[in-house]
Amino acid sequence: MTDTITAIATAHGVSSISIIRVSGKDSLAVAEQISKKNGIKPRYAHLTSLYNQHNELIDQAIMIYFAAPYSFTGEDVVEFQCHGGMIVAQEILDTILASGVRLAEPGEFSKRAFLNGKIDLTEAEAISRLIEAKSVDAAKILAKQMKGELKDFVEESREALLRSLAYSEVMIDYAEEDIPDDIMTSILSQLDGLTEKIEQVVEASHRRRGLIEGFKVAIIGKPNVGKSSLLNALLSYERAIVSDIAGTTRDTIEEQVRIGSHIIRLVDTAGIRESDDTIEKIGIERSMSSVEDADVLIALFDGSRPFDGEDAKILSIIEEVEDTHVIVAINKSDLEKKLDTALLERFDPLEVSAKKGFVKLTDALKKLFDSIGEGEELMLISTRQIEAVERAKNAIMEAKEPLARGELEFFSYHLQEAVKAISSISKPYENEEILDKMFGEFCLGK
Ligand SMILES: Nc1nc2c(c(=O)[nH]1)N(C=O)[C@@H](CNc1ccc(C(=O)N[C@@H](CCC(=O)O)C(=O)O)cc1)CN2
Ligand SMILES: Nc1nc2c(ncn2[C@@H]2O[C@H](COP(=O)(O)OP(=O)(O)OP(=O)(O)O)[C@@H](O)[C@H]2O)c(=O)[nH]1
Ligand SMILES: [Mg+2]
Repeated sequence: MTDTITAIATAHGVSSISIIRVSGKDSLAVAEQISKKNGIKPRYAHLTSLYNQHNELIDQAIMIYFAAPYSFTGEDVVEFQCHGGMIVAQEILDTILASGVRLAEPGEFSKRAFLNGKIDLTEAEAISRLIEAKSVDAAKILAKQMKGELKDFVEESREALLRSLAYSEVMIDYAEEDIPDDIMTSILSQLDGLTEKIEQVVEASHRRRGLIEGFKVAIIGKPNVGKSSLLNALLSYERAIVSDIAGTTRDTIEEQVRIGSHIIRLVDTAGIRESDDTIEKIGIERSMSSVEDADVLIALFDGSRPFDGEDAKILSIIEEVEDTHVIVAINKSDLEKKLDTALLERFDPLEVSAKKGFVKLTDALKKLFDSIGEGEELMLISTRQIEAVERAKNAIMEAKEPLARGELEFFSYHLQEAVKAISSISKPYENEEILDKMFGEFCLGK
């Protein structure tokens, strides 16, 4: 039915071992051809020589054959674990391609695993995100999802919806009677319970989004407070130009840096002030959009200069942000203090020096990330998933109005929309299941 695909599964570059995967009905034939072996046993690590299409020896490698359906994709799969580097894996791949197998598209192995029912969409998404995980906490969350945590949530939510739907479908058939109070109460409490759970999951997912995507941390402040010096210090190299001229940084600079067990995106911004300079103005606009995008703002003040109108502007920015964590740091603690910090006290300012030491700041960041990473809450890891549960929640809200009026057909319609939305998170909607539920939970012959 489908063609056979292949790809190098490991990173391209120097490594000790590389893996080439083949999936599809011709996999075994490919394995026999390139290893010149017959009777290849499934799920057995064969140490074997591999040959190219001109019969030349390429490598000595480990070859594993997974016979369908017991493989990652559910199809016949062969893996070659060969010596690493840039050449050997590519030559094995070229040999496989020469035998008529096609290069896989990105994600195609996982797509086949999904189509063959080996994994659902939530597991597939978790696999693809795990590769890009930016923290140990993220890897833990994704590992749980690979084992079906979100799939189970979808399954439970769907069951709850189908149960309510089943009540309603039965009542439609007995339209002349009023909906008994106990059934009404039971439907409402199931729907309210589910809505509440969805709201919690969405809230936790927004709050903890940085764990999956990597936190974006922007350093803001008026010119010359030492933002670029701090970026350089956190990166441990002179990435940004530093000078005592106010307005040195014109454009935002973004770099990745590891803080504790998190890899964050750190952004240095142009000093915010009133300016007539066209380019500086564009830079300041970019600083302002960094304020919007950031998960964490480090608002930097210069401890060696008195508090002024430009500092007040920064203060008003951090007072206005919502859903953004703010850390206030007072830089240049190695110099004599001239800054009146009264207005900053409620942010618990940290005294740091980009030149002499800023452990307090890295500690505060670590503490912040760790606290966001804490907890075992279920999380949605993609916009697709968040949109789907929100669609489900809206459909449930809409279903409650006709229910209150006893309009069960409309109630059922909206509830079916909710089922479709929630099911789409892990797999396409299957209609027969409603019927199974109905017959399963009710004795219709009464
Ligand atoms: N060498 C190698 N390592 C790998 C993978 C791989 O494909 N190859 N994986 C790829 O992502 C991950 C492991 N995931 C896998 C998931 C299922 C099966 C598999 O063969 N499943 C069969 C048999 C199940 C069993 O024996 O319990 C099945 O589901 O029927 C293999 C790998 C990480 N490590
Ligand atoms: N003594 C002392 N000087 C510092 C410290 N941090 C930065 N400076 C100095 O302050 C001046 C401005 O530093 P920058 O890092 O360029 O400041 P900035 O906030 O990026 O400035 P703009 O890019 O113009 O907005 C430079 O002369 C730095 O050497 C510090 O902790 N102590
Ligand atoms: Mg700068």
